[in-house]
Amino acid sequence: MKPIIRIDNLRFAWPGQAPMLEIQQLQLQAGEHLFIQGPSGSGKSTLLNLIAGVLGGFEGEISLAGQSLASLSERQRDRLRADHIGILFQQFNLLPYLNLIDNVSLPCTLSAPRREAAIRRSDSVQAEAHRLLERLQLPAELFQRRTVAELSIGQQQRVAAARALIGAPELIIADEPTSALDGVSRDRFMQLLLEELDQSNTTLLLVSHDPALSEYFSRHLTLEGASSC
Ligand SMILES: Nc1ncnc2c1ncn2[C@@H]1O[C@H](COP(=O)(O)OP(=O)(O)OP(=O)(O)O)[C@@H](O)[C@H]1O
Repeated sequence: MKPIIRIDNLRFAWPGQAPMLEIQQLQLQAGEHLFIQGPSGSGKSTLLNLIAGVLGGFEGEISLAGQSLASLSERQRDRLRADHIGILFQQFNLLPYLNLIDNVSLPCTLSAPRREAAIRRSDSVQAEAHRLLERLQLPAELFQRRTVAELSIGQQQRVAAARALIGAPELIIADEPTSALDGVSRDRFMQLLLEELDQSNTTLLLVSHDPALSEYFSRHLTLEGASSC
């Protein structure tokens, strides 16, 4: 089976600096979940940005869904990201003036495969956005009436998770997705996220400083500046 992510002899340095990220080999199959930890500045966000195809200029090989990132144009990398990756970052990047359903539906306006997957699952993109928001335990009365700017941080974070999940991308990349939550909310969120990922056999890469999250993961990668795996 083709891995969702394959990394070989990856080496990355910021211009004029010593290499700060080195990974000899890393492969993740469909449905595998990897927890990435390491001290501040060890390169966790840099690694996510390299895998997402947002950052280039690396040595070695990174393949996503069987396609080598280095062989693609910027436009092709944007397309690959839109079709295959759900992104869940600390800052959420929600559009404050849109309601919850429209925010969650956004990836389906950028990607035909994700739109089709959402429709296969729930008959329409809006219905799938509705299902995911309910699954993540947001009260239905919020969906159409509120803009996301009117939600609590914990609620915004769950909207961002539903947006990452819609259209069943093969890979979710999450950078400190639970940093705004207390322990109970964090555990509940992780359980719901993993249940939803398991249903679509989605691969998860999650970066966090919170060691309590590591128990949810079968695979772990610790970065220490110049790292190997
Ligand atoms: N645009 C940039 N130009 C030059 N150096 C950068 C740039 N972005 C990040 N760095 C450096 O790369 C290193 C790794 O940064 P990165 O954000 O990947 O670390 P991190 O492990 O995610 O840290 P944190 O846990 O604090 O978020 C740091 O030394 C940082 O200063």
